[in-house]
Amino acid sequence: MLEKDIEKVLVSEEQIRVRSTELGEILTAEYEGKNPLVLGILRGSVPFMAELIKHIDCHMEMDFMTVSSYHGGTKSSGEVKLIMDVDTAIRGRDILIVEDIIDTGRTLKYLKELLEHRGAKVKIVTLLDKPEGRIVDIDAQWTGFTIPNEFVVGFGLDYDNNYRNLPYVGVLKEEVYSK
Ligand SMILES: O=P(O)(O)OC[C@H]1O[C@H](OP(=O)(O)OP(=O)(O)O)[C@H](O)[C@@H]1O
Ligand SMILES: Nc1nc2[nH]cnc2c(=O)[nH]1
Repeated sequence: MLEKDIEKVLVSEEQIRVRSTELGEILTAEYEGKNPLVLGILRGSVPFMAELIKHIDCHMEMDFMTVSSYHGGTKSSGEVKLIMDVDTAIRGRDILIVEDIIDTGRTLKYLKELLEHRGAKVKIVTLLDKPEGRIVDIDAQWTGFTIPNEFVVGFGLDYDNNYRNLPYVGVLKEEVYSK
């Protein structure tokens, strides 16, 4: 049972479902007639992407990129690496980046600049925002939940590549880190 490792739940399954529905309705109005490319950032965004797009009721395409800056632990390495690029032509395209979390902001700043440099119009939706963690200046147009400066897991977010499959967002017990 993964639940025994959880100290507290910060965002419940129900809260995520309700908020994703609201965001989907807002994004439907924003992107109607624009055929956006909805771009999930692997791996953490997968559960949120799957929940969100059910509620985007207009034509859209989807693609994925993989970038990584956290290697196994709870601290950003400070260096963002592009591991897998998009497969789609993006010049002139409306792109909606779907992220699980903005923390230092380094991942999204890197991605936004890269895609804009290639001629895309980029907006961002994130499930979680941790404003106290910010090191570089970047914000999402749409945020699910603003959370305090704690390391969180679940609903796509990992510790050492584990806990991504929890259906909610929570904080691990201290003892898990010393295992
Ligand atoms: O704002 P930042 O400090 O840059 O942190 C946010 C990024 O960190 C996590 O990715 P990670 O590099 O751990 O890859 P993952 O999605 O495969 O877990 C998360 O999914 C975001 O992409
Ligand atoms: N799992 C996880 N990944 C992150 N990447 C940036 N912040 C976090 C966080 O709080 N939890």
